[in-house]
Amino acid sequence: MPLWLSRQPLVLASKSDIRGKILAAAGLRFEIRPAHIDERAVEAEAGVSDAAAAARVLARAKADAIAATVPGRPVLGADQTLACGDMRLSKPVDAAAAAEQLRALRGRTHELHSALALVRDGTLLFSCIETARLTMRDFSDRFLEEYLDMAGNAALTSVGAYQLEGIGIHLFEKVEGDYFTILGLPLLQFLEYLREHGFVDG
Ligand SMILES: Nc1nc2c(ncn2[C@@H]2O[C@H](COP(=O)(O)OP(=O)(O)OP(=O)(O)O)[C@@H](O)[C@H]2O)c(=O)[nH]1
Repeated sequence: MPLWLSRQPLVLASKSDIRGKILAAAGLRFEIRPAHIDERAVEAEAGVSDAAAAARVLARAKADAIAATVPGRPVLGADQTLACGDMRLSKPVDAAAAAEQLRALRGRTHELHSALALVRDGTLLFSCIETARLTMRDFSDRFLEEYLDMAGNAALTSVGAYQLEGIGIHLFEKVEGDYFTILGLPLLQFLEYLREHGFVDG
């Protein structure tokens, strides 16, 4: 089982439950220190326009914020954005917003952009961004109401108001892209970096 071989475990700068579960399931030891940044302010300062660039900038900003507090430690930041045509969506604030978002996405294809940044002492060690394309069924209002009743608050923790690995799968007719990218952490690319740099057994 590949283990995090360095003296000190990785720091994950994320409050995302699923990101922690993904790293733990892969046998990586890590410590969680969520980054509390003003995402809109970071985007404005960086002057990013598209969703993919925003994910990359935000992942780096989260990693930088925590790396500054743990000298010498590698810190992983992550961010995921959702785009559908000209529309950019974020995590819904309540059930009504989740319903509105899903009505806007049904019958259409949207993109999830998942970015990672690994930073130590202000130096970017690794970054990647991966995109997945998901096509939602044109489900009925009745189905949507039942889905949100079953999903409950979990729908508010994801940028698309769904967990693909859960009942969210019922929303889709087609999914193109890497499973871990959809969940918010492009694991295969990260593991390749860890192997190439001796952090885990190759
Ligand atoms: N479980 C699950 N989570 C998903 C899925 N799609 C998106 N997400 C989550 O949606 C969230 C996207 O918001 P982000 O701003 O990237 O991350 P966050 O949850 O706010 O956490 P931070 O990294 O602390 O910013 C992440 O937690 C993703 O893991 C999915 O299909 N399943």
